[in-house]
Amino acid sequence: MDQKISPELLYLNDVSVVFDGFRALNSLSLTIGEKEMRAIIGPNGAGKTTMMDVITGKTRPTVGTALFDGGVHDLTKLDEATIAGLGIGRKFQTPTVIENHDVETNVELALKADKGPFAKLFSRRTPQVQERIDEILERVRLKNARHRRAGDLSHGQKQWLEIGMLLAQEPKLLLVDEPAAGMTDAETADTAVLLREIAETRSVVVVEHDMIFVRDLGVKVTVLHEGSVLAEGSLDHVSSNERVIEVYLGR
Ligand SMILES: Nc1ncnc2c1ncn2[C@@H]1O[C@H](COP(=O)(O)OP(=O)(O)OP(=O)(O)O)[C@@H](O)[C@H]1O
Repeated sequence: MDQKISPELLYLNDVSVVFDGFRALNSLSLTIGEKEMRAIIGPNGAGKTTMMDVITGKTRPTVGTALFDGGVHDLTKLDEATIAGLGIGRKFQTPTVIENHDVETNVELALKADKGPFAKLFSRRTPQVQERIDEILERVRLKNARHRRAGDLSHGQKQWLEIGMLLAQEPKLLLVDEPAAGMTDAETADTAVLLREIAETRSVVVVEHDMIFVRDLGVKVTVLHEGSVLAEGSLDHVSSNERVIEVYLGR
């Protein structure tokens, strides 16, 4: 398959993941468009992490279809490294920056980790590399912190640095797990703006429990429950759904 057969960037259809008889995902169907940002919410154990694991190749669906880039790539047949190389970046909840390096060196190393055709260009800090580092630091609001040790950044700034390191790989789809967890209110608000800016040029899937943050994102919301989509639409739409209130919001 090398021709686009559908307009969606990500297409999941009837995906189930069964662990020892337990259905972590149960016939999950979901599509994400190009340059779409989607928020995924749902109670603990709803299957959010398992869904991300399927998309990134960490977990194989027991059954179902998972296609990327207009149906060109079958994610169920590829390993994690290949999927990352196709342009799917994942940010886990805990930042994994290199604490003893300064901020710009962290971004530089992420640029060098690129296995693509431009990797050689980044073997030294050429003016082009410096320009790219500057662009990324500007985007993630860390230009003034460029010479600071990453370990000395606030929790929120570390999250932004890690997002910057993912942007170095130019992902088509960015998966972000609970970015607002542990952030101050101001950092949370800034992160919503940052993700909205990022979604102008690529697709973003955000798993989040903080409803104020989800409201700030202002995007379509998918509610997962027991491994399936329970409701989908604007935050106001899903928030008024009785089942959603019962299993999640009304807790
Ligand atoms: N490797 C595994 N083996 C067995 N069960 C698993 C495995 N991974 C996940 N599960 C189970 O699958 C269900 C879905 O888990 P998942 O982590 O995807 O939910 P989640 O929506 O991300 O929850 P949370 O909000 O708590 O992170 C849970 O009941 C979990 O215990």
